[in-house]
Amino acid sequence: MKLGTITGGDEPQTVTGFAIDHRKVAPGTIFGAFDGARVNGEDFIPAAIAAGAIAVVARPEAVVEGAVHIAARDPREAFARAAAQFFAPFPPTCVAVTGTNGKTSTVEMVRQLWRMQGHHAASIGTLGVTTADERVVTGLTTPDIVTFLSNVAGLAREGVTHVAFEASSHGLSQYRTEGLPVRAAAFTNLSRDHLDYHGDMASYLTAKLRLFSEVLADDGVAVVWIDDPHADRVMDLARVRGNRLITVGEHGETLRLVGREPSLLGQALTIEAEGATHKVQLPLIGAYQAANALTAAGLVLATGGTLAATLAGLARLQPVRGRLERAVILPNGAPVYVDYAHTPDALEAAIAALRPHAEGRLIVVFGAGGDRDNGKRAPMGEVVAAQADVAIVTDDNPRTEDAAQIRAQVLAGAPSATEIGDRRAAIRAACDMAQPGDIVLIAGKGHEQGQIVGDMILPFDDVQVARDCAG
Ligand SMILES: CC(=O)N[C@H]1[C@@H](OP(=O)(O)OP(=O)(O)OC[C@H]2O[C@@H](n3ccc(=O)[nH]c3=O)[C@H](O)[C@@H]2O)O[C@H](CO)[C@@H](O)[C@@H]1O[C@H](C)C(=O)N[C@@H](C)C(=O)N[C@H](CCC(=O)O)C(=O)O
Ligand SMILES: Nc1ncnc2c1ncn2[C@@H]1O[C@H](COP(=O)(O)OP(=O)(O)OP(=O)(O)O)[C@@H](O)[C@H]1O
Ligand SMILES: N[C@H](CCC[C@H](N)C(=O)O)C(=O)O
Ligand SMILES: [Mg+2]
Repeated sequence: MKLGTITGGDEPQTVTGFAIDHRKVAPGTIFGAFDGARVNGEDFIPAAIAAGAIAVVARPEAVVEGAVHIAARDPREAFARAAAQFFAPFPPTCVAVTGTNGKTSTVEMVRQLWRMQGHHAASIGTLGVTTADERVVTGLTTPDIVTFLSNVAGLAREGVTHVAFEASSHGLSQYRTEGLPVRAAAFTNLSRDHLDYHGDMASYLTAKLRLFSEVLADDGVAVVWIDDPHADRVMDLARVRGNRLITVGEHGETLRLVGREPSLLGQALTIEAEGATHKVQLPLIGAYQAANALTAAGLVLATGGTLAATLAGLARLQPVRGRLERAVILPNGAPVYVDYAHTPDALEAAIAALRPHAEGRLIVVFGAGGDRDNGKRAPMGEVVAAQADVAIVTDDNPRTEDAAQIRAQVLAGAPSATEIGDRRAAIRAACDMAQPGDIVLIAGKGHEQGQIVGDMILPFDDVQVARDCAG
C-alpha cells in the first residue's frame, strides 16, 4: 500500500514527505516528534505545524494542535512504519548486519559477492551508500530513518535489486532501519563499545538482538558467526521464531572453517560445506577478515547464491577501505597499515592479523574517540600494551572532550606507552622508528577523512599522512 493521503482533519490531505527534524518540514509533511538524547522533539511540534506539517506522530500525551495527531506509545516505530509505506517500493532483496565489529566489512563483501553473481547490488553503512558506480557519504553508520528509507527507495528506482545495510545498535534502538522486509540478518560478534549510550552490556546486546526478534522478516534467514560467545542468544531467537539458520565459523554447520593458513598477501581457507572440503585463497589477511568473509558468504547463500559461485567469489574479494589497508611501504621496506580498530576487541584482532607478517616489531599508533564510551579507553590501552611491541597513544576525534584527558585514560591501561597527542607527529614518530622487518599499524580512523576537534572537522587522512612520511 502506498501512503498518499492522511485523513482526520476536515478532508483528506496529500502527504508530500516525512521529517523528524522540524527544520526539514515542508507543507504536507508528516513530522515525527521523538524524545531524544539531547532534546525532546515534542518541543518542536508547534514549529513543525507552522512550517506546514499536516500530521504529527507523537506519544499520546503530546500536545498537537492544528494537525492530525498520530498517537503511538512508541512514536519512532509508528513513524518508521508509516514512512516505509510512503517511500516503498524497495529492492526485493535487503539484508542487514549487526555486531560490534565487522558490519562495514561484511556489507561491503556481500555487495561485492552479489555483484560477481550478476546482481545490481548496493551497500549502506559507515562508508556511505556504495553501488558499483559510486559512493555517497552519509556521515552516520545508520542514517536517520527518513534518509535511510529514501536512500533505499532511490536505489530501487536506479534498478538496484540487492541491498546490504549495517544495523548499528544506536540505529536499532532508535528504529532508524525499519519498514522494509529484511530477508536475512547477520550477527558478527559482541564486545565492549557504546556503553555511554546503552549503559551496560546486557542492554547493548538487547538492542542488537532486536534485529532478530523484530526486524528480520518472519520467513527470513538468520546468519550467525557461531564462534562468538553471544551467538547462542541469536540462534535461540531464530529457533523461537522459526527462522532458517545459517551458521558459519569453526563450529559452523553451513560453512565450517577447518583451516586457515596465512600467506604473503592473504590466507588459504579450508571450508567444509555441503559434505565436501573446499579450498579458498582469500586475498585478505587476518582471522577477522576471514570471519567477515564467511559471514558475508552466509548472507549470499541465504539470498539464493550457490555454494560454488559464492566460494569462488571469496577469492576475488577486493580489500575494504580502511580495514587493514596497506597505506605505504617505507623506503626501508617496513609496511604501514591503516585499520579502523576503535574497540579493545578490534585492536586485538587487527594486531593478531598483522603479527604473522612481522619479522620484527609491531608498532601501534592509536587513540580513543571523545564523547564515546570512556570505559573502553583503558582496556584499549591494555590490549595494545600487551600485544604490540611499541605503543604510541595519540588523539582520535576528541570531539568536545579534553584530548589530554582521553589520552590519560588510555594510558592508564598502557603506562609504558609513548604519548604523542598530535596525530601527524605520532604517525611520523612511528614511521621514523620502524626498522626493516617491522610493521606500523595506525588504528582508529580507517577511511575517515577528518579529525573532529570541538565542532570542527580538520582534514585528516591516516593513509595520506603515512604516505607523506614515506616520501
Ligand atoms: C545519540 C544518538 O545516536 N543521537 C542520534 C539521534 O538523536 P536523538 O534522537 O537522540 O536526537 P536529539 O538531538 O536529542 O533530538 C530529538 C529529536 O528532535 C528533533 N529536533 C532536534 C532539534 C531541532 O531543532 N529540531 C528537531 O526537530 C531531532 O531530529 C530528533 O528527532 O538521532 C539523530 C537523527 O537520526 C542522529 O543524528 C543522532 O546521532 C548523533 C549525531 C550521533 O553522533 N550518533 C552516533 C553516536 C551514532 O548514532 N553512531 C552510530 C554508529 C555506531 C557504530 O557503528 O559503532 C551510527 O549508527 O551512526
Ligand atoms: N569479525 C571481526 N572480529 C573482530 N574484530 C573485527 C571484526 N571485523 C572487523 N574488526 C575490527 O573492527 C574494525 C572495524 O571494522 P568494520 O568497520 O567492518 O566494523 P563496524 O562494525 O562496521 O564498525 P562501526 O561500528 O564503527 O561501524 C576493523 O578495522 C577491525 O579492526
Ligand atoms: N562508529 C564509531 C566510529 C568510531 C571511530 C573512531 N575514530 C572514534 O571517533 O571514536 C562511533 O561513532 O563510535
Ligand atoms: Mg561500520
